[in-house]
Amino acid sequence: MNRPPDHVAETDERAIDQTLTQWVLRRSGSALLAAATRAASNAEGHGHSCAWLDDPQADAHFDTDALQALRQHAWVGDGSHFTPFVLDAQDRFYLWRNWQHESKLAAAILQRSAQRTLPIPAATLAEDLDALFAGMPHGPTDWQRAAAAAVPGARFFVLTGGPGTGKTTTVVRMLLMLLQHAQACGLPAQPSIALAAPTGKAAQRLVQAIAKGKAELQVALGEDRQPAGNARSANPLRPNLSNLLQQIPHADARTLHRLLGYRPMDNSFSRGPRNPLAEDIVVVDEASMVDLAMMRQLLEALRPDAVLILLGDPGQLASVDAGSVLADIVASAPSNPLPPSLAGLLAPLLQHAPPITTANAALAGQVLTLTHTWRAGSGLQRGIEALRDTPDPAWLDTLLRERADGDLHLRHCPNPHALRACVDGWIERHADLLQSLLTPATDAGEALQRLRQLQILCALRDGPFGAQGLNDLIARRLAIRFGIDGSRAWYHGRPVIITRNDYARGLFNGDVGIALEGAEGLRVWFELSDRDGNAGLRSYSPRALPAHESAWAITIHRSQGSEYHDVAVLLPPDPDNRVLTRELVYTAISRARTHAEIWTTDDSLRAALARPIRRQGGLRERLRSP
Ligand SMILES: Nc1ncnc2c1ncn2[C@@H]1O[C@H](COP(=O)(O)OP(=O)(O)OP(=O)(O)O)[C@@H](O)[C@H]1O
Repeated sequence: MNRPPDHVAETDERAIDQTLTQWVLRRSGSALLAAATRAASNAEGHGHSCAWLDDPQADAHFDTDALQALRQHAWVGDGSHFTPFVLDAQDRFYLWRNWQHESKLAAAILQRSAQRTLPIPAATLAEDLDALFAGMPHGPTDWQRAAAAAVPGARFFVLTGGPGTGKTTTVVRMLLMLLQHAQACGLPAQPSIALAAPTGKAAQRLVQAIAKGKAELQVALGEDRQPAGNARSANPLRPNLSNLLQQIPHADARTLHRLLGYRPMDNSFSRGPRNPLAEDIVVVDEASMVDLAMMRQLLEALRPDAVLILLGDPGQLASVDAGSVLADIVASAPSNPLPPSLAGLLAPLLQHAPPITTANAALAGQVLTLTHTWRAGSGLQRGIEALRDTPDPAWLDTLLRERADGDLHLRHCPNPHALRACVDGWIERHADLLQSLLTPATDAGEALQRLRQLQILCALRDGPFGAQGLNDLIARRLAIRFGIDGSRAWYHGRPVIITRNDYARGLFNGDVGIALEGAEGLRVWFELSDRDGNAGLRSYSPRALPAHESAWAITIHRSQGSEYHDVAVLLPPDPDNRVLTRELVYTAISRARTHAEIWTTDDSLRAALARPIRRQGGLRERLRSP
């Protein structure tokens, strides 16, 4: 029987899904192919790179006969040559472009991973690590040391871990290792380094973190240069490492779009295989936000001898567009066990002998996860760690009963009435800070800094429980509490977030500014980096802004790559809302440094934490079985 399935879900369908389906039906005359097209296009809209047609739980389930008929259609191929659609051996059905992105990306990663060598002898590594981790305890730093020692000789390296596990601290040391042993690693004597991130905000945070990491290491290396009567402890490498540290850039991190020379006019990139990036080492932070197409572009824009280091937290939300690249890469490699040769090299350098994998895993030893958290005293840490994987049911029961775990708090929010009470409570708890923002004569730099202390994050964009509805509610409640004129769109202290890139004005999606009354009337102030990475303040007339929204509350998706002291997270009260996932809650809570609260119902929280994101695609298998 090769009838098309008659229960393809019609919900959440985009106009493009319908147009493409109709077009395929008209041109091919095959209702079966049209149904598969609809499934693949709809799947892409939900972030999947393909539709798994054989999935009994999928909206569109194709039986064996239907799959057989589909496989024989002239428009469907196995990926070895161009066909509009690809049906692979596991019954994953791809639009050609997504097939290309996935298979080319997998091939590029595997090719880079296969080039790995171990060029530095153990004794030299031991000396290096002594200098780079001087004064730091063994044990908790084992995986940081392992990463620094394992990166020389790799062309592709992924360092992951939750917030505060020391990814930036470690990457500075990894870069120093590459600089120190550049030629042995097949790099030029003075390799050039590019820092990049998927969004401007994340790029800004990366440069700040690298600058801080460099300064801390500089002090540590400098201390031993004058060992104050204890010359025996001096490590002769330190002056050299200290000099090399200057070669690590800390002022200029670019967005991936800028790094790759994005051309908005024709939605293409100037950097690619024919015009590769000049840099020898490329570091990309917040890699969980990078989608399949962009990651392929990046891999193909690297010279074969360049080194790519990806940093990120695969527990966070996947990219907005199709793919869950970082999570797939991490899932394709055994979690921290090393291949025997690397394990043997590193064992004498670590307190605990590293676990060994004998599986023929292509990426083993090139994907490392940091597990020790360094944010001492953070009352949020237990909650963040609990939420990163499927939480222990006992932990969740206790949280729901006690309504708090350290600095993570729950507030019951089943309806708009309760939401208003949550907002009023939030305003009271932060009244001093809000008052200072809403009072004229605030310094722009200071106001922007204060604004970053607080952020409300919403799972939804629209409706009373979405960011837009909440912004309106907050403006009304602030008007009552602080006497501002809530009927006007613009008022002193209104925070706004840009929602569309404006290359001409230098304002980008996600930039947050604040409206302040001054001598020139009301202007909206932003902290922006120039092309050299120098941060400065710039103001715009409200009329000159590209598309924007109020930013008391923003969506969790928009908050990725940012960090705030205090975060309140609003989840919809309906547990069946499909937006609720564990990654969403984890991403929101891990934006907070000191305090977080969740406004929702117990059922919604339980539902979210029981629902991990599962994106359909074949990347992790392709990486596992080259
Ligand atoms: N080995 C270490 N010894 C002492 N402190 C450390 C060590 N590693 C990291 N830290 C400290 O822990 C804090 C977090 O480190 P870092 O910023 O490198 O983590 P991260 O994983 O990049 O965090 P995030 O993802 O939240 O940006 C910093 O203050 C850093 O100085």
